[in-house]
Amino acid sequence: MGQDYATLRVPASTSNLGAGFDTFGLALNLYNYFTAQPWDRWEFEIVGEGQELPQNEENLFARVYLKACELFSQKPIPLKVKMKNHIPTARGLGSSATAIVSAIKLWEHFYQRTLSLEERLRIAFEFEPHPDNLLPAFLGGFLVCAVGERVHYQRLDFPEELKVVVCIPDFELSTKKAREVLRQEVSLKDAVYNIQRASLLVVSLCKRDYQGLREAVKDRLHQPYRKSLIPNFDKVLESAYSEGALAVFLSGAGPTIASFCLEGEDKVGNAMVYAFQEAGISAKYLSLKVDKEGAIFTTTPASGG
Ligand SMILES: Nc1ncnc2c1ncn2[C@@H]1O[C@H](COP(=O)(O)OP(=O)(O)OP(=O)(O)O)[C@@H](O)[C@H]1O
Ligand SMILES: N[C@@H](CCO)C(=O)O
Repeated sequence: MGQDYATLRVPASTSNLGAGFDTFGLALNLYNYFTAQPWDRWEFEIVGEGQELPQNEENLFARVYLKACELFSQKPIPLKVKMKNHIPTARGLGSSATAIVSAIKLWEHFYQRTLSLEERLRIAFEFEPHPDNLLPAFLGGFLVCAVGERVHYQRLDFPEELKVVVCIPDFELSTKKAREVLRQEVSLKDAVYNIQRASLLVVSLCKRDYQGLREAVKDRLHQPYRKSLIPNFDKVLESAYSEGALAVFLSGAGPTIASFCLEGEDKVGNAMVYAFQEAGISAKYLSLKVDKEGAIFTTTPASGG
């Protein structure tokens, strides 16, 4: 066992960004903190979001850590874990990815191993088989991911001037449920529609040319099906655009809705909150920026924003 106490800070992420279903992920400066130390039994303390999460070996963090022990034939040593969560769970902001990433990195820390990204993803995929929240949580930044025999990815600079306003409604939507409504087969026309827009999004962000962003986040693979699970979805999008948002899309599997803005974040955020309220759903908004660091060890024990 390595050093007996460590804290990891892991960022939230928004994924898909409209047309880039299971492909694009963007790390955000909203964080969960995981402090752990070897202990004689599993013990959890959860502060902030996710108080309802299991506080035993059924917690996703423990399941991932134990999977790493199994895969690398190590005797499982229980941990005392303190989670300070700022990311709401089951809202499409990659909370589960933070638990998976922190469990793997803390496992590496305590077992004094450095895994390759491929080995890390091999463990992570047992729990979340798409990389678009996992890679931003590991690495930070804007990621374009492609899964084949191995995971290919490119990390791009995300324009500093773009703010990400996320409107978080006050209800949970599990990724499982939000994937169950999707079609397993899509038409060639819809596939082409998404390829065109996903490509346009990458080039627009690389060139800092935002005129096509609104078109670039349109999608026919997941949002049209998922919006039935999100009251007033179209109205929330419309209201953000009417206040000057450049692009508005479902964050991950939802129900959070995200906007890119150059200015007027409060107006955009309030308009989205109001549109949810019209459907009887309370909501809050946060104006966030890209996180460029990904998961990092920190000396600040389980605190901060
Ligand atoms: N911070 C966390 N710590 C431990 N377990 C978590 C945490 N967040 C989520 N989980 C577990 O992961 C399961 C799956 O979460 P789910 O993927 O539905 O939501 P999410 O990760 O919050 O959002 P996203 O849609 O972005 O993945 C939850 O039921 C919960 O048990
Ligand atoms: N790309 C995934 C993200 C959720 O974790 C989805 O949309 O289902």
